[in-house]
Amino acid sequence: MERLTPLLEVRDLVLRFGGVTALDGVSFDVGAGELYAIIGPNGAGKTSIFNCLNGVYKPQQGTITLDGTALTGRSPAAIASLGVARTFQNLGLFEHLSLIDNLMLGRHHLMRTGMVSGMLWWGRAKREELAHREAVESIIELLELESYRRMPAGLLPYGVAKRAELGRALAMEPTLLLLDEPVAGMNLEETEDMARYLTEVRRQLPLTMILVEHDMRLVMDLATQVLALDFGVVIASGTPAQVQDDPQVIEAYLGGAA
Ligand SMILES: Nc1ncnc2c1ncn2[C@@H]1O[C@H](COP(=O)(O)OP(=O)(O)OP(=O)(O)O)[C@@H](O)[C@H]1O
Repeated sequence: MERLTPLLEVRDLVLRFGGVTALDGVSFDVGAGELYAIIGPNGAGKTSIFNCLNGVYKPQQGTITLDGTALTGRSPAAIASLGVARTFQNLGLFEHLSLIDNLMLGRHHLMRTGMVSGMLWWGRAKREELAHREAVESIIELLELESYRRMPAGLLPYGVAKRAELGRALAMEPTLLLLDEPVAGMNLEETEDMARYLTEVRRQLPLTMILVEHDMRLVMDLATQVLALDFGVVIASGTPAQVQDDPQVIEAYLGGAA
């Protein structure tokens, strides 16, 4: 299959914490529209990549470019406004706010009318608010969250909360969505549901996703490309089938268990 022009280019990332080298010269490309999975044993550097992509960690070396714009050196807020959103393994929802308000907050950076101009131009503010509500409602529909709309996020069943977390990130209308273990802690049925929603999101929305996930079945089912890391180094990359059969990947996973 022909590879698309890369949306994201990561080159020679090096990230150190004191004596620990979390990333040691990591490079990869992600094409527009891909669902790109990053796998590897515990401590391999997967979360560190996410934290470099969204500006939380500053790599000592290397570059990250999104659609021709350098992300390295920018703040997390600046990177978010360039269209990079992420979900959190441990959920980034405000527990006391309703599901719909959590999704509205996800759109905050897209809202143009400030409070003062909102008072002066209440017609415009109202129209803007309506447009945001409509956008949020379409995400609620896409993820089949209608019956939980008014429920405080803290009361949502776990599988639904993970879906709401996905919704919160989608509400930002990202170009690039970073999914941090979207099925961690889920049972088989919840995992299959999430796989279905992720497939539907990809079908309906023009976004590119990077997935960090330990559930190999999900990775093999959904990913278009896979990057395997071990000790901060890329040990394999390619289609799910290629990476699954790679001797170094098998060794990295079985080595620790032996
Ligand atoms: N803030 C930090 N301070 C010190 N060391 C860190 C920090 N973040 C990550 N590390 C170290 O960097 C290495 C890579 O960690 P990272 O969390 O990126 O791995 P991971 O592949 O996401 O692991 P897991 O699957 O367990 O989440 C590990 O040795 C970890 O201890």
